[in-house]
Amino acid sequence: MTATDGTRPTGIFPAHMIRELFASGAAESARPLDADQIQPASLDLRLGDVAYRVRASFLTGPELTVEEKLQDLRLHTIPLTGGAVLETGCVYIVPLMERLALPGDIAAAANPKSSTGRLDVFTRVIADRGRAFDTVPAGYSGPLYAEISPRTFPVLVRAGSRLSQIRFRRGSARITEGDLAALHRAMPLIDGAGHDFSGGVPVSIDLEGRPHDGLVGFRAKRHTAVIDVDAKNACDVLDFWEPMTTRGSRSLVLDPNEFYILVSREAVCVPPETAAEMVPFDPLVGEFRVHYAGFFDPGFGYDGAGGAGARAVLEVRSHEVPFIVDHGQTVGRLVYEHLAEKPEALYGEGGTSSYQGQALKLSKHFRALD
Ligand SMILES: Nc1ccn([C@H]2C[C@H](O)[C@@H](COP(=O)(O)OP(=O)(O)OP(=O)(O)O)O2)c(=O)n1
Repeated sequence: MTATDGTRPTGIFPAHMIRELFASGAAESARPLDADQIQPASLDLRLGDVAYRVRASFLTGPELTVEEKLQDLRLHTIPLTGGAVLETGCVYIVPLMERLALPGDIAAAANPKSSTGRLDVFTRVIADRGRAFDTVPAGYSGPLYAEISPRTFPVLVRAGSRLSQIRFRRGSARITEGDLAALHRAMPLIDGAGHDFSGGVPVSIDLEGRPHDGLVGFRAKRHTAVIDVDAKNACDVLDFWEPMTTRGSRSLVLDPNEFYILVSREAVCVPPETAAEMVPFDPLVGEFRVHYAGFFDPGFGYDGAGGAGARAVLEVRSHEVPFIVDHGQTVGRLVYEHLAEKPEALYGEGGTSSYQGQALKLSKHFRALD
């Protein structure tokens, strides 16, 4: 939280600073915010009134706006006010309700919400004149769009559905390797000993399974019914997923292009004045990777917020070839950043979170299996 100019602290914005962005006009929305839209250190973004089916994914590059690109690429316009199904294998662009007019020292980064990643709905945020997905440069002024491509299940969405989230950051917020080790000594960030914290906190796969039934994860079924992204506890697990056990082998063969939900071997913790993001372990290991990873809220897995023992959910895919993963194989790293100010609330406080203290857990759309 060192201030760059003596007054404005660097770091990720907690909820009250995100509210200040709206109060000052640095963020605005076409509709009043939903009561729970501002999370402990991120803002959920809402789909607007239409979706455009496009031929292919794109970035605008430095010269063009998304609207200008859409003139060429738009195939069909789909109203979302009454709800619409987004089909697998298609790419859609949806203008979001929120837009930004950021000061020159505040940048933003987006990610799919955990629930979106767990459904294998590939979602990225794009901004005008953008050179990278999910990246909003400091000082950006303009609209935001979601690019959405359901990979496994068709999904029912509507205006106001929340598939993406965005974090705001002033300056550099990354906690360095040395500081991470010190933080870990004060409050363990992960189970176990002897971790190498270069590049973040390593997270590995659990293939031992649950003690009572050996369940290690789920493989997505194909050609399923539609999932309503706004309906919690509405779907039956077995209609959409095949439960998997390793029957004592502690390894698993990932079939190419299938989608798996697995869980971390370690419990993880995000201390109250930090936020984390899981990134693929090594982008050069192209055969398999955690596919969405995502943001971890302040307080996730923290005992003081009811999270002790929380595991990370791993959305895993193998590309090109079948690939064997072993129990304890590292698949991701948690990169920690400090918050700009002390947060008012932590993930899981108030009891409305879907994943605090979780073990192996599908998205909130599915009824518990046992
Ligand atoms: N690969 C991931 C990504 C995230 N999380 C955890 C850490 C997050 O703090 C928590 C909630 O993430 P989101 O806010 O993205 O999830 P949702 O908004 O979908 O859920 P909620 O309804 O709880 O806000 O899920 C996880 O276990 N595994």
